[in-house]
Amino acid sequence: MEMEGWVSMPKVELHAHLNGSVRDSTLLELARVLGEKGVIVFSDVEHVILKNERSLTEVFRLFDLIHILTTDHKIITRITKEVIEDFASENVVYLELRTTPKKNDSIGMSKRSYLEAVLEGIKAVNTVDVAFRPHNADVSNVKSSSLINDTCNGSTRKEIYVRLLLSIDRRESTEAAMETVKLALEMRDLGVVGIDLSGNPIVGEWMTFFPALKFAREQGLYITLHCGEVPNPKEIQAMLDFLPQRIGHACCFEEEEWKRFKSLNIPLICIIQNIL
Ligand SMILES: CNc1ncnc2c1ncn2[C@@H]1O[C@H](COP(=O)(O)O)[C@@H](O)[C@H]1O
Repeated sequence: MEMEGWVSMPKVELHAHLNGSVRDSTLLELARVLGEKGVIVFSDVEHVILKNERSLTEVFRLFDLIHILTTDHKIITRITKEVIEDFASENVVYLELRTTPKKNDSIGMSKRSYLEAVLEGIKAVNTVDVAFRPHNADVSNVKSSSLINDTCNGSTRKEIYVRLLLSIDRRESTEAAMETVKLALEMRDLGVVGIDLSGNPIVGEWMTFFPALKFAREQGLYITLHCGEVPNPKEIQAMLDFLPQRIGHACCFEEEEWKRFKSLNIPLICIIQNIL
């Protein structure tokens, strides 16, 4: 099929990390600004942003750089808006956007204010209608009058369904993971549907996150796990035993692990990222 055909085809996107989906042009613009302020050296980071093929180590170094570029609330709002508009322009009709709520005392950012900045970004989308709030949500305590972007509701407008997953980074502690889960529960009526475990797969231990993930599941949140991105039989076993709703990557599964995984009928999302 021609590229045009792929673009026009309606799609669902189930594995988009907010900070992993930022436009290169935005990253370069933000890097230039920080370069001018003397925070970074633009020429040192330009090629890092534009590089095409990356090892897993380079991927996580890039995320550390992106997080420096996208630090404050306003930028989080901007990238959320852009990312949704970009997916909509590629005819994604259902988007599950995941992001790691971040705490940064030096700029007065809490996990909650980070997430509020994301919600602002969703409201700011204007090239497409966003069906964001779950249909059955109790909206009586929703701060804004409507999270559905209804500024231009003509029949020719595209609509994109957006749901949020809050990610736990493998660098986090049990307490920080639990804080994310509690935030997800509080924000349920605003379109948060689940919890993701992600981050550098060679960092952290499954047992650190298990209490928060178990609590999340008990409270009815959906769970998706980055699993088997590196060979780690003990962790893969524990993650499969957990029976998450979805698994991402699974690129280092051994034959026996594949067999078990297939027998459990857990949907697999995003192996392509590792193949490319
Ligand atoms: C390549 N495969 C991957 N494996 C594991 N975690 C990944 C990932 N790609 C992205 N992330 C996770 O998503 C964060 C960026 O988005 P947010 O800041 O949350 O919006 C990364 O820091 C990492 O924790």
